[in-house]
Amino acid sequence: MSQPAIEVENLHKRYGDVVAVDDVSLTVAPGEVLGVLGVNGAGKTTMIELIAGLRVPDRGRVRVLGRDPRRDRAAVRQLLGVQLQQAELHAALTVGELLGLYRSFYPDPRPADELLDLVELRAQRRTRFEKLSGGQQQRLSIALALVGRPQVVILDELTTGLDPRARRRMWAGVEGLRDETVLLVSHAMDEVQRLCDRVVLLDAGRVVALDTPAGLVARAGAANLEEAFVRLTGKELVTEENA
Ligand SMILES: Nc1ncnc2c1ncn2[C@@H]1O[C@H](COP(=O)(O)OP(=O)(O)OP(=O)(O)O)[C@@H](O)[C@H]1O
Repeated sequence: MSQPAIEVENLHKRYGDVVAVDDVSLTVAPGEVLGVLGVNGAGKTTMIELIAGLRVPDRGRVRVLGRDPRRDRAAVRQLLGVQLQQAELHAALTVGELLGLYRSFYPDPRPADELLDLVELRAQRRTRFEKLSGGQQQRLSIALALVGRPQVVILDELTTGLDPRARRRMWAGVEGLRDETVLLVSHAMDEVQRLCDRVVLLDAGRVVALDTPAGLVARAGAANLEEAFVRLTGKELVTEENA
């Protein structure tokens, strides 16, 4: 069997009294797109930050393509692209300057034009980050996650807040990542259904289920993924539509 792209074993993380990630174990195969679903506060962001080496676990083990994201930080940085919900980028730099800066970190970066086309920001090349709309800032953070041709891509709320056209464009972009492994945090069932090979359901930091979208629906005896989510977690998923 080939080496897993991501291995997580018995991962724990607590903030004071709150257990954010509670004994999570999972394996993601190379090329797989794994959806991460859970209500607000379920532990999704904490889990992906632990996988990316941005937080220190209390217990447990993480490997990205066989490497420890904290001990082998430099190596993992070349292999992993991360788009986080709140990207803190240099506000005064333009889109072009930020792309140039990020491209300088990698030996074989994607061409700037290719990235600008993917996220439809060609016209904003000379616009400062602080002047971009929220959706444009988010699209730029996705482009920056892909600059270094990462083998593993983490996308946190890929299309939240984007208009329908931009969402479809992002989906096509993810579908174009054929060899890459993708961890996709989402609240959008249509997105998960379309893009994900398997889905992990998190609730209160624990894995409730991990299966294909069809497998989750069958296991819950549900009509669709949204109903399966509600049945398996006992919670309503808050989406942009019903927030
Ligand atoms: N830095 C922090 N300090 C203290 N508590 C935190 C911190 N970050 C997260 N938490 C708590 O840990 C739990 C898990 O939070 P996390 O952000 O990982 O959930 P999430 O599933 O990503 O939620 P959302 O959908 O709202 O982004 C929550 O109860 C949250 O309040």
